[in-house]
Amino acid sequence: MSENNISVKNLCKSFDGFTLNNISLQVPKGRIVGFIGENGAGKSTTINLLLNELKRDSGTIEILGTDTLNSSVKKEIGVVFDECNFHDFFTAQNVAKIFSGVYPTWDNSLFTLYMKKLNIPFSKPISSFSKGMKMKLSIICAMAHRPKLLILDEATTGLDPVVRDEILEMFLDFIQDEEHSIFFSSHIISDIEKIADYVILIHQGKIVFEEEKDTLIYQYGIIRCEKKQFADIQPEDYIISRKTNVSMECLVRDKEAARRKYKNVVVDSASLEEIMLFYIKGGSTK
Ligand SMILES: Nc1ncnc2c1ncn2[C@@H]1O[C@H](COP(=O)(O)OP(=O)(O)OP(=O)(O)O)[C@@H](O)[C@H]1O
Repeated sequence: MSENNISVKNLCKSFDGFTLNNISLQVPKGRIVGFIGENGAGKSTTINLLLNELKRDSGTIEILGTDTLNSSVKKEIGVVFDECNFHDFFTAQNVAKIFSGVYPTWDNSLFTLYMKKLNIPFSKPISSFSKGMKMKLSIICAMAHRPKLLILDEATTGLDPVVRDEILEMFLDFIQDEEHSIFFSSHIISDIEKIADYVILIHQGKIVFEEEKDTLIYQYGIIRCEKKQFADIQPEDYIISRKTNVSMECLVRDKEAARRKYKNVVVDSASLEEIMLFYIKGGSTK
């Protein structure tokens, strides 16, 4: 049995002016993988390819142990995009009724529990919902059919920090059995920092890194030094360097090693956002 709920190898897709270039990634069972990158980096394209909403040019995709995403496998996946596609004249109760007919695993008591937890009305038309309420309803519906895998494209966009926190807890509960997984694209880096086990950064259609979040947060660091001190920093000790107005900064993979070796410079911890900006805004990679 595969240890991964998603396994992608050498995935390629070209549009006029954009190429998704040889993407390989894994989403292990029992883990949350955060997918980050700038606007237009290729996150939604990757997700649409995973879900067979787009036809790939080449590469392989295995989801839930199969490379054939037929309708019964699709029913084991909960999907949320950044917009809600329910008809405005439906109520949440109508939506639940439709879903219960489509998904054999639909759990109405779980639906009711989440609806109450996130404070969503059962019998008001969806046209009267705010954007945040519509997103909450989409997430509840994706989870209430008890999928094995959740694929979320910007699903927490538009939600306030309190609600996001509640939803992130629901996501953490979801993977507790070590069989379920979440693949989760977001521009809200703090959400990824809170719940992801692994982080994948995509930039201009290519994967830049796939790394354990704890390694990024606890081991990566930033050397800050004067331009003349930078001459003493050996290129093999940093990943990327960049100039600021007054100084130099170098992203390092092992901040403790950098502190031991370079005693006269400052070596700070690096946030996920800072690491992402280093890679995307660049500088010199030597
Ligand atoms: N169906 C399509 N036809 C042509 N080009 C497309 C199509 N879908 C996406 N693209 C292009 O592919 C590139 C990547 O888009 P994609 O939506 O995957 O980015 P993203 O990382 O999800 O961005 P965002 O964070 O803004 O949602 C963009 O340049 C976009 O214009």
